[in-house]
Amino acid sequence: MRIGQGFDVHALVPGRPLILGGVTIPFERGLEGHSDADVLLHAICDALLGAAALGDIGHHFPDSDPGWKNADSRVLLRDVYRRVREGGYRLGNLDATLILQAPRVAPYLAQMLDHLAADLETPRPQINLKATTTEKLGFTGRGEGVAAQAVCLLMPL
Ligand SMILES: Nc1ccn([C@@H]2O[C@H](COP(=O)(O)O)[C@@H](O)[C@H]2O)c(=O)n1
Ligand SMILES: C[C@@]1(CO)OP(=O)(O)OP(=O)(O)OC[C@H]1O
Repeated sequence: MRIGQGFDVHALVPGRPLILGGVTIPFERGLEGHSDADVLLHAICDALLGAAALGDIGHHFPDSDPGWKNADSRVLLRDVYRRVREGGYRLGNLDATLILQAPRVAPYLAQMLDHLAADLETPRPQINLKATTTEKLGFTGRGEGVAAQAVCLLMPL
């Protein structure tokens, strides 16, 4: 059994869609990044890569590569999980937290879970998603950006 953790942050800017866990959420700003900037999926990618000792997301999908411009992070997540399985592991369980003041994301968590269960070929009860504000404190509390953290366990195939 192997443990991994991931953490990511993206800035909230006008003129971009807000995509979290592969769900487009109505909001006046979205996340800045080279890809679709899905901060939740990026933290999960890093947790999986960390557990498998496969480096990090920037190593596998460099932001200098125009091929990843506006990329759907679900494509990256599926590719990461393929590498994990090729390394001899499957996902045991995953827990992740979205950290943002607004918008309210609770109504979208179930759809995000559906995406994760499909992309990670893992039963939904093995995956948990949470959201928290930071009580208006710090960069997330001021609405300057969104953070996400994730932890997972990998099991040998
Ligand atoms: N952007 C957010 C942040 C939190 N939630 C949900 O609200 C509940 C309480 O969060 P606090 O940080 O204020 O304690 C919790 O159940 C979160 O799922 C949310 O929907 N959107
Ligand atoms: C995903 C990649 C690649 O498009 O770009 P970003 O969307 O900027 O995201 P980041 O969290 O900085 O992760 C690594 C990048 O290489």
